[in-house]
Amino acid sequence: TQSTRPQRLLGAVQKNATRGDPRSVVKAIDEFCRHKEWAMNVGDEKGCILDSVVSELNPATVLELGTYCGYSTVRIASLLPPHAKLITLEFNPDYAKIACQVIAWAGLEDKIQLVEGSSAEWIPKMKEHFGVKMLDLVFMDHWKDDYLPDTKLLEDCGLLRKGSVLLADNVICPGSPDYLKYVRRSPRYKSQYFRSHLEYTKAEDGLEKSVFLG
Ligand SMILES: Cn1cnc(CNC(=O)c2cc(-c3ccc(F)cc3)cc(O)c2O)c1
Ligand SMILES: [Mg+2]
Repeated sequence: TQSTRPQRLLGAVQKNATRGDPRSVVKAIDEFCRHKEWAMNVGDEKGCILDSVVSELNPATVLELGTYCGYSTVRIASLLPPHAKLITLEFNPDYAKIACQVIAWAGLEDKIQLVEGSSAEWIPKMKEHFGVKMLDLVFMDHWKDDYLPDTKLLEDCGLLRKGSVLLADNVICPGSPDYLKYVRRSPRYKSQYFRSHLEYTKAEDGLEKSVFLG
């Protein structure tokens, strides 16, 4: 039977990356997606912006919405301090199965909790189910139409504190215009656009970093 793209991406990781070496996993996926098959990972160019935001923030608790194959999950987790935790939500069970194996290959199981399900279902359960008090960083990379409703849900669930950072991928391509308008207009956020390119292409895209002001 035919393999899927995520399965072929996992194969490239298992073939070309060193077990327990997250940066080699990131490199293997970027090589595969640049030279073999495009896939919707945040990629190396936007990934460097992601790295700088994570390193500067030094977050203790990170929520990622949209795991896909685990590329950004591994990229973020490899930069976290020893006791920090990353919870990543993925709606698609096939993607979750691949991401779980990519995370294991990187040796980051102890830092990452992969949850299969919808953000709408799990965001309200963050505190009771995961013992999360506040979120220091939210990386949004899931369905673009869900960025805005999920941001409002995060606010309503009291998961954001003064200084919490929302970092949203694809604000230009595919785009999330309603989200962009909201965070740029709202007096409760200080927003900043990091111009870049759609992963592995020359098309414009970028990350929007929005600091919650409380
Ligand atoms: C199926 N699915 C499960 N999760 C998701 C959420 N992610 C995206 O939709 C997504 C899409 C693109 C993209 C696709 C086609 C194209 F022509 C240009 C851009 C890039 C990204 O970085 C993304 O994160 C989609
Ligand atoms: Mg994306």
